[in-house]
Amino acid sequence: MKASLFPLNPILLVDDEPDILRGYKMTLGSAGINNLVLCRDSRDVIPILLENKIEVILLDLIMPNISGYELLSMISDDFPDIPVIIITGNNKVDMAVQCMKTGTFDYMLKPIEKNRLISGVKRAIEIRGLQDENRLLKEHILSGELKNPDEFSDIKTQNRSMLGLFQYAESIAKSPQPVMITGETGVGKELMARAIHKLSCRNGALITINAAGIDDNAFSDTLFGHVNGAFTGADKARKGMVENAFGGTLFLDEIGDLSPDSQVKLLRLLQEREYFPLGADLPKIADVKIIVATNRDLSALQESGGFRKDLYYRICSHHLDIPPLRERLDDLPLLVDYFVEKAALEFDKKIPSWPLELITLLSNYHFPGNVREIKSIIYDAVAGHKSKIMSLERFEVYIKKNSSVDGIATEQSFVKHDTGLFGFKSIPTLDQATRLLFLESMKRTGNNKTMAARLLGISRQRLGRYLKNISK
Ligand SMILES: Nc1ncnc2c1ncn2[C@@H]1O[C@H](COP(=O)(O)OP(=O)(O)OP(=O)(O)O)[C@@H](O)[C@H]1O
Repeated sequence: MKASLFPLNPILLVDDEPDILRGYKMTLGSAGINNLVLCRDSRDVIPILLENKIEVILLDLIMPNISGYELLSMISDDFPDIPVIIITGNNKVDMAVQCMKTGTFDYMLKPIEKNRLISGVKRAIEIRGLQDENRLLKEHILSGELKNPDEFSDIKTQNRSMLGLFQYAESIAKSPQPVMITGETGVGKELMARAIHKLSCRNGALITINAAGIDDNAFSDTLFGHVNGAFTGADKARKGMVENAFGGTLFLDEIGDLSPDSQVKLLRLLQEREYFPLGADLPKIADVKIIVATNRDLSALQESGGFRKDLYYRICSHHLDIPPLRERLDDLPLLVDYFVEKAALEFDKKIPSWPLELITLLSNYHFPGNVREIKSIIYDAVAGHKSKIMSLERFEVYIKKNSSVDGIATEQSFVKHDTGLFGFKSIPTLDQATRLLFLESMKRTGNNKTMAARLLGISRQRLGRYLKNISK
């Protein structure tokens, strides 16, 4: 399997001694950091920087021709975004202080311990990634445009918050940091994960694992695989999903349900970027982008001890919270059109039209199952309909049934509007409340008496009589 390059832009290693350069290459390569440009002649450094986008520079201080110190000030003037790690045999404190003043990211003394080199470079890559994202975010917010709208074509929306999330997704898609997607069930978290995977331009596959109901053994085996003979019955080696997603993306759904032991394993994978298949003596490199999703409140869960704090902070740096459908009702017409057409095609029927009142009716429902729910209601209605125009009846029956328990409306079955009904300090009288209910239903239906009566569950005649009375 061919390893993809990490990081996306190369790290420039500058030292006049070829053996030292080879040593850095091997050490960094063992940690999966394999996108490297080696430079022995300090005079080549500036031309390389002018021609390539360099992620991080490892710079020897004492070199013939141009010294590392001279280069350092040129780099900080002309390429201030590139973190520079100075590596030197010179342990004079004043030199270290001078370098730090010129903006050096880190200062390491030769001989460098392997883990110190790896962790310093990883930290520099992380910081560089965050700087780039910040810049991209600013550019995006200023331009207000999507660069790759096609990658979001499966997510039908015209809602401003959703379009804002698309922009955010574009700016963080190539980041090496994990991405967390939250939102109620059925809001489109998996669709968003797919879009981010496409935007990340990684060559490998997108592999999805649902963490709900998986115990720790199954989690380890699914993720990391095992070697032949790792446990009784393991008569064949099995590749884990991390390996199957090599060079691509691992999407861990329902992350809030992970057992405490599995949380530790995931944290280690994220920190070390390597893992041990069950029964293996040698680690494997994990070249995967990680996206996690949950419909649970992870922030509350970590406060109550149900989710590790360190893991939470590791995964929450890029966070997309997808709003529920009831908070983006402006998407209803688009979604209705989309699913009616899709369902008609699948059922091999003519695409029916739908009455405008349908949107009013749906706007007053709370959609606990979000887009998945509207999709299934519409599929059901299209499957059952016979005339040219879809009837409202099926929708009404469904909404009535699902807005109440034993016929009594539940509190969350009301779509909350800003000017909320019942948002009074003191309780109104029954007469006042009835009057407000009638007026509110007229307001929400754009003065459509038939629809208002439907919402109130009474006949049109009764509504007409009442409105006449209150206008007297
Ligand atoms: N904006 C949208 N446009 C079109 N289809 C959508 C949209 N959002 C969701 N869907 C559809 O709704 C269904 C649920 O979407 P998805 O699986 O992405 O939701 P989810 O948030 O991951 O749900 P869960 O938390 O239950 O796993 C899918 O069939 C998906 O195609």
